[in-house]
Amino acid sequence: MAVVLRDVWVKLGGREVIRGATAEFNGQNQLVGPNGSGKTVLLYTIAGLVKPFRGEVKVSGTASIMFQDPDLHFFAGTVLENALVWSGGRSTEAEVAKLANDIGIGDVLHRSPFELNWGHRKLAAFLCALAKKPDVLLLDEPLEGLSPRFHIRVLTVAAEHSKTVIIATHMVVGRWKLYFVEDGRLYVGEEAKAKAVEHGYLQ
Ligand SMILES: Nc1ncnc2c1ncn2[C@@H]1O[C@H](COP(=O)(O)OP(=O)(O)OP(=O)(O)O)[C@@H](O)[C@H]1O
Repeated sequence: MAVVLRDVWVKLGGREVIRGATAEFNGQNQLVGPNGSGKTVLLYTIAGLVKPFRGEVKVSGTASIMFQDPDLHFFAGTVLENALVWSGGRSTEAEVAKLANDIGIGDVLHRSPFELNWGHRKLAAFLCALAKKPDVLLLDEPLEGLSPRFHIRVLTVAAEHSKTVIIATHMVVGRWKLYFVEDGRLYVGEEAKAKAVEHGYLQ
């Protein structure tokens, strides 16, 4: 398994915001759940940005995260230069250019990300996360504000480039393994599906 969580508890601002998360992730996965339930904190925990006060997090290989707010990825310079920084030396210019074409933003590679519209900034942030060539790709609401044809492209490129992908989303993706987060608790399998129905994510 690429990611293993065993009884993970996280406290932020004096509150327990992840409460006993236990799960294993491989392949394509989605974390679904209401606003403030803990999806982002769970991704941060897997990325190693947040440390649990109890439990164990195991990640095999390199992990990379795309933040929900794309602007957190950008420094001065062009989209290409930003992606190369985030790649940490793991991608060449030609490889980043190829990835940008696959994503559909090859034409903005030499522009400042700050000049771009929301959708292009979101895709540029996705490029930054992919450029690291991670074994485990963590995407926080990658589809938010994108037009439908980009949904399929983002999901396809993510699955093609990383063996394990975990997205946090309010849009349920068919065929991706569903996990449900509610009030800091992580549900898997049939329990997750039942919770998704209860909360109106699935029929
Ligand atoms: N830095 C922080 N300090 C204190 N509390 C935090 C911090 N970050 C998140 N929280 C709290 O942790 C809980 C989970 O937040 P999180 O952002 O993970 O939710 P989410 O499921 O991603 O929500 P959304 O769907 O709205 O993005 C919330 O109660 C939030 O207020």
